[in-house]
Amino acid sequence: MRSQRRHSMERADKEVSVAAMKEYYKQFDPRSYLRYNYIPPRADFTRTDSIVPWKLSCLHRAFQEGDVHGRTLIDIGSGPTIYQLLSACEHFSNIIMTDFLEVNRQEIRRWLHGEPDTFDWTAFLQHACELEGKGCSWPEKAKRLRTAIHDVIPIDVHSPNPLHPYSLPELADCLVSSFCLEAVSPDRTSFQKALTNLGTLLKPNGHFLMIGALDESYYQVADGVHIPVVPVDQEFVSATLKSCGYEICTFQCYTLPQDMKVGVDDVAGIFFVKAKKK
Ligand SMILES: C[S@@+](CC[C@H](N)C(=O)[O-])C[C@H]1O[C@@H](n2cnc3c(N)ncnc32)[C@H](O)[C@@H]1O
Ligand SMILES: O=[N+]([O-])c1ccc2c(c1)CN[C@@H](CO)C2
Repeated sequence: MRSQRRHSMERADKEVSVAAMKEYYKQFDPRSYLRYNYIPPRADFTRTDSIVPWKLSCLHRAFQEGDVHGRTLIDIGSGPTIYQLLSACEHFSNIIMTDFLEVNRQEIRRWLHGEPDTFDWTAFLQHACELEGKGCSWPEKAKRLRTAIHDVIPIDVHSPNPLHPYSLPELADCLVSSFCLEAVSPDRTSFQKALTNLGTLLKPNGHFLMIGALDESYYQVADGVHIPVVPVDQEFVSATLKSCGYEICTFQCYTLPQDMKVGVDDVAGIFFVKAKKK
């Protein structure tokens, strides 16, 4: 009840439609977004209760189970971040990153090309190496990730053909998506439709690894700029995945400690779900 009331209050002043969401994203600033979410306390590798270490451990475990493998993996709504692929690159040789905004695709390409003045992912790379425990160094991990990422292309999850005009040579064996569907959909119906659209990219028996925000109604995309998020909970995400033809393999939730609420959103928790397309 509380989240619905806040949800209606927070979003009351914003028009919510697919077109409106696309307009809001014109204000997205990659550097600000990284600063809001990917530095301590949210990315503090000395703390076991920090959000990013929790996300990386979920992804590490999902791949360690050994049933997620193949050649092609597509990362949906990559944004300006690469952390979500640190485990995936050990298991997939053809990774395609995607985002709606050229500014984000450009940020990724600059990192791929080792250009100066890009976001420093060293601590994330080091943490992934520690999780894997194979004595890999972070420069080796960075090299492996750069080698596995073969493309950075546009995507619109609200399109029935999300990658148009890019044509996939083969369907993906795995989809990864972090903080995308609930952050780009005006309502729960659009979330479900977008999930259906993404299903056209994935082979039967392929896996979908999704990270998302729980009970969030807005987030900051640039200084002074907040955009609406459709609040979702575990029940809705699970039911929507099942209605779209997935079985749930794992569903884990993280509740934000008070000091992880840094004023850039009203997220209450984070979910990680590993699902398999029937
Ligand atoms: C909250 S960010 C998530 C970024 C990153 N995956 C992460 O884990 O932090 C949401 C991303 O969705 C992208 N986006 C916005 N509209 C989209 C759409 N219609 N289809 C796909 N991605 C979209 C934005 O450009 C942004 O990079
Ligand atoms: O703590 N985090 O690692 C983190 C990273 C990204 C995002 C959030 C939290 C919460 N808001 C979403 C947008 O819906 C984006």
